[in-house]
Amino acid sequence: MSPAESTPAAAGGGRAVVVHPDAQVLAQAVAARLLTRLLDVQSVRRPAHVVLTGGTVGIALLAEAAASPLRDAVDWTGVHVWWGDERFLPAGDPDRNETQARAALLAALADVLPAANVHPMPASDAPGIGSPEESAAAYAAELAAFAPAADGAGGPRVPAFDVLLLGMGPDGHVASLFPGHEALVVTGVSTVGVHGSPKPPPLRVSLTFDAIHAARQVWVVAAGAEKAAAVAAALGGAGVDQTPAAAATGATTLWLVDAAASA
Ligand SMILES: O=C(O)[C@H](O)[C@@H](O)[C@H](O)[C@H](O)COP(=O)(O)O
Repeated sequence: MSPAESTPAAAGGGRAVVVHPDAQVLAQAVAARLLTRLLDVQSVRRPAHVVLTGGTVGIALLAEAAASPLRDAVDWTGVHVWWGDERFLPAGDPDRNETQARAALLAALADVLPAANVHPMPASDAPGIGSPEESAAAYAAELAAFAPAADGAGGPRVPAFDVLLLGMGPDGHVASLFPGHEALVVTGVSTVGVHGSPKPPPLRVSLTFDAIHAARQVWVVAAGAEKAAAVAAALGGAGVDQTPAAAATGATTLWLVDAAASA
């Protein structure tokens, strides 16, 4: 696949793949795409809802967004920030996705992004939280509070996410939904507590696939040769149990990868 080659399906729903030359350009391009998406959404509705991911590229793209001149064009008072998954650790732990996202971008937006618009998954030392399940339940309630009025369609109540970012592990996991794990098949709720994650730490909280599927746009971001097999499997129609990223879809799904991951 040549750089920047894409399939056109995403314009009207479906899936598209965009290839960038390397991990740094990928992070810069996704940051620009994210900020542009927020500007586009803000021209037609508010608030905008964005879901962040942890991981190397997920945090690198936030740092690129912080450094972008487009950053100040976004009306951050009209943006809500959520997470797709979290490591179940105390508040402020450097391994929490929240901590890393704050350092990379959110701290730089402190004067313009209202604190009430930032929705981290409850930490392991939060009042009343003693387990990943309790954190997941509290987060589901927070998501429901920002969901559109019930339309009778069923499914978990979550905001209409304008962009839901997902990194992907070499094993094909997205969020904290790992191959062969029982969390993969949890339906009818928006969040799940995860035990025994093969990627440390073992305790995590994750959105479910039902919540991911409710997004207007899902962007799967992956860089590096160690991701190539999982990218190929996911795009080639592998089963969700083997390659969870195969089921990472929204109304529109974009795969944003570097050349090494697309090889
Ligand atoms: O909490 C986490 O670990 C993540 O949210 C996870 O799903 C991550 O996005 C992938 O593992 C990719 O991470 P890398 O880009 O570091 O490989």
